[in-house]
Amino acid sequence: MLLCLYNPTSGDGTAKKLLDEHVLPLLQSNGKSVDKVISTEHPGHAGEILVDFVNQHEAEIVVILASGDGTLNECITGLSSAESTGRSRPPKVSFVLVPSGTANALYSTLFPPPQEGPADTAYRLLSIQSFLANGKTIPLTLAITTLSSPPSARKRPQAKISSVVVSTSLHASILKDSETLRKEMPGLERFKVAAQQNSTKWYKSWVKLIPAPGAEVVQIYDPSSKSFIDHPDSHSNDPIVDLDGPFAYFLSTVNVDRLEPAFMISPLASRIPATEATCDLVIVRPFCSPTVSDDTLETREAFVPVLWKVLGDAYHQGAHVDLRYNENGEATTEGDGPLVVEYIRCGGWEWIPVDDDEDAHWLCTDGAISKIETEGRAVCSAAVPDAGVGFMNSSEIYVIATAKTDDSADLVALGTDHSVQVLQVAENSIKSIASFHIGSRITALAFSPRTVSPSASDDWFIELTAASANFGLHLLTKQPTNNETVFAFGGGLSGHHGRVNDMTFCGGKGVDSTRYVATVSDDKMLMVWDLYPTQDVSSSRASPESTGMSSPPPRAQPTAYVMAFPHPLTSVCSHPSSSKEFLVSDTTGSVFVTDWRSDPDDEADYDSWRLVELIEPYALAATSMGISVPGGWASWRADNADIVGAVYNSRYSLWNISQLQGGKPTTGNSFPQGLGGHRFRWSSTYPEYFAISTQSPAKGALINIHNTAYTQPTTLTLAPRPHFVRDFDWLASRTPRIAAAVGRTLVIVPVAVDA
Ligand SMILES: Nc1ncnc2c1ncn2[C@@H]1O[C@H](COP(=O)(O)OP(=O)(O)OP(=O)(O)O)[C@@H](O)[C@H]1O
Repeated sequence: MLLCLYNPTSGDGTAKKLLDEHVLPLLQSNGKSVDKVISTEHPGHAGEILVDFVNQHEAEIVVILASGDGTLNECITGLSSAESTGRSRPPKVSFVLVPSGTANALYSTLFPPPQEGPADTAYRLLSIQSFLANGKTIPLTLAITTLSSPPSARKRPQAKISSVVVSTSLHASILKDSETLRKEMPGLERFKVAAQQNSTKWYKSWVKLIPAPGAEVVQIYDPSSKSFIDHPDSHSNDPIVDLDGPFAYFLSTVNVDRLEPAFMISPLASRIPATEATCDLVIVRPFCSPTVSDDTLETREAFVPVLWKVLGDAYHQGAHVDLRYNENGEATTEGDGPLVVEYIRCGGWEWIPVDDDEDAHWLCTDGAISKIETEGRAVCSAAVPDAGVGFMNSSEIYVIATAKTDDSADLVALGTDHSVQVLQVAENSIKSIASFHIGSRITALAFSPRTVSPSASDDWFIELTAASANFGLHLLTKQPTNNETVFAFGGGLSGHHGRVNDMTFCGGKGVDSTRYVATVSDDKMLMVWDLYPTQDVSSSRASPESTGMSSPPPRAQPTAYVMAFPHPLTSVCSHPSSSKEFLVSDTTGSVFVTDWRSDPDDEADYDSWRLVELIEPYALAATSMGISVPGGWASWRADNADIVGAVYNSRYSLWNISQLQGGKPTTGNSFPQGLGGHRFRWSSTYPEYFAISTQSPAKGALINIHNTAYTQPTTLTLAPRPHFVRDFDWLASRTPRIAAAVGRTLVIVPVAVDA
């Protein structure tokens, strides 16, 4: 499908003329029939037009877009925030740009303009020519910026999508002021006037730089070697770089090396192309100058020539990246003094403006200006949408859990070194809706079926349990008008004495499914906790006044039924059809179906409640010879409690309990390359599908998707070596998707299924 979309107000208003006189005739003479030609009629209209068009068509869509970068941004933002219309995957959308705006940053990066003479009509048709010649399309990296309010404001963070630039400091101030000059100066000179007006401003903020998933550390450009090197403050065990202000310039680009045909502010984007989704950051901090040690009007005025030299050199093929200070604090290309420009390549960054510096609160995303609230922050990360949606956390993600009910199908929880984050996953974006500080590494997580997502109700409710490395258990809750509450239980003598490897709420559909939580541990115990030993569950939502991170409502400590097993336990699973049984696996190849209610008083006699024991023969043989086997993870098929799946080593096993035939499973090899399997998860919405991950980094971060009808899995490769999948689960949404933890990144990937 071919859609021709133009903005009659872009640049000098020539988009329609160019289309009518050149583009449409050229397409026609090459046998390309355009399905629709349409003009934007108001700001924001481009996104609406495109989303309508996408919703009406199944086939791949090519958009001939005659506009500037702002209209492209509206298209991408529209697509990113559009509601799914129930299709498993929306059609692919590609853009053929016809540069008709003021700056045309993306077009002039893809097709660098002639240095001599004006850019003529032939130049403006290069992208159309490439389309007609079946030239290659380039996947766009998106910069996703979330603007968060202070926690006390109780507001949801706002997300902005950009395909060119995200900035603060001088560039954001210039864009803000140049908008008011647009009428009297429609051309580029309005940016120069706005720059003069803002030349002595410095911006106070704290900044964090986060590495890209595929690069362990943050990179910085080294003019001596003309290459990127590891940032001296970024180490593989502690890669996040903290930068203090004040900042004079702070600008981050994706996809482009310039913001106007000649203004090459991030030239390394094309000179040293990145191999994955990254931001190129151009930073100028006056305190890096050997002659600046305090912030006064005088030092600010004295610094203006340095700033102009940087911006001026950006117009000379991006020469500013090699500037160094001499001993007089002048920016030169000589000597080996401190760098004037810090040119960073990273996966994302965080900007936390100092409260009393109002100017530091302006943020520009592809020309649109937003204000970061007082005590708020902006977090930007780079992502390629076709590779799934990514959410970059500030620390390693160790475990994840997905919510399983229809009302919570878009929620994912992440467990890190010290906290639990709850995220809401939309089609093309992810936002954080709750954050619980635990203070110890999270080892297991489970959502309560009472959880209701903000997408399902304004009266939403988050409830989940977490286990931490100090063997503590925590009940976590959050409501729209309350702060997060953390209620600790299971500590001391009554709790586990080994790492808690997995947890689940009880199965079934009744009130018990929100009352009991099972935990399994290296200490060989299955414990089933009654969260409300003295209370009626239905009336137990915390009251609005009684909350606070450290002051949970008074409540009785949960009590536990304890069941001892012969070996350390690795996983525990419940089933929607029963609140009486749990599926438990151990490290040696045994998988048990237990009836935990049969004889809770007789803790020592595990035979009385062990209903079925399934044996994985290869694992049992190996472990009886003292060889430890990776994996040991079992899962219950969602639509049939007779079907149990497990992974031990590289093999998966499937048992049908109704036809046990001596207990032998059907087995298959998920990783013939000898990689050890780790997690086994059935999909809850596509019951014949299951997925297995490996923790071996030998072939990168892999998940195999199996269908019970076929023997060959489909492999999803989420990241190259040395990354690996720490944990994953299926989202319970109708669109089949997997949420996986890879390093610091939560990756959401669509899974192709035969519907
Ligand atoms: N019919 C319209 N009337 C008024 N404004 C419009 C109309 N259609 C779109 N717009 C607005 O025009 C803005 C500017 O468009 P665009 O970015 O394409 O041109 P530009 O600003 O001249 O170019 P560049 O972004 O490359 O500098 C868009 O952000 C959009 O909101």
